[in-house]
Amino acid sequence: MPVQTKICGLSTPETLGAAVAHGAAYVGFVFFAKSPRNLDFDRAAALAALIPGHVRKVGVLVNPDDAFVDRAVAAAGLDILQLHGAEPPERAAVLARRHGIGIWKAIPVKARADLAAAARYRDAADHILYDAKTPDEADLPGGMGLRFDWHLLEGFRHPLPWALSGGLDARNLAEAVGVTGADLVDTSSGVETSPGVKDVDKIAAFLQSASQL
Ligand SMILES: O=C(O)c1ccccc1NCC(=O)[C@H](O)[C@H](O)COP(=O)(O)O
Repeated sequence: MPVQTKICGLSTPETLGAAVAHGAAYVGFVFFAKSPRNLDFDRAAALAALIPGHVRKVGVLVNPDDAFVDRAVAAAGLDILQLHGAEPPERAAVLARRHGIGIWKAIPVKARADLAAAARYRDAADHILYDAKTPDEADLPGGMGLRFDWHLLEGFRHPLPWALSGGLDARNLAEAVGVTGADLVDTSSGVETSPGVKDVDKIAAFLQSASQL
């Protein structure tokens, strides 16, 4: 089965177009004010209108309240909510019921013990997104180009379908997939020239690399 891809933190028609043209299965919009990739709802709506139906729209949110989720879902026609904060399983389940869309829960990973949190979401999420834990003092819980030790996933019994994230780029993707066995991968910084500035050539190279796995 080919490796599926999500390009996260897209914010321009050109880079969104590159992700779609080169085969991304998922595109991610970040709704988090501290992020250099943050979108307002109007911009998200304009970008979402450019996305063909076979590409899934993922909204990345951090501890959002109901009103914020309502606005993000309505603006961008989201297919999936990626919960990237400290949302407990009960909150994820409420959002799944309220919106009737997919839920991906990000699990921050630095040590093997961190993986245990994934099982708590068995009845509340569709996918787990393993991402590198960012430093306590960081402004962002993701999107920092950090990777975790992929060998931590070796032999781990995943409670749900899952995606690998954190510091992936066109050069390290084959090794990351080889070590972890991931069939869904996510990147943001690895296809940028600076935080928040996506690059069409890097997007193309990442997706080309994934297509050869
Ligand atoms: O990308 C952000 O700015 C961001 C902000 C707040 C929460 C999550 C965020 N990104 C989530 C993603 O899905 C990223 O693709 C993932 O963390 C990997 O990022 P990177 O290591 O930069 O490839």
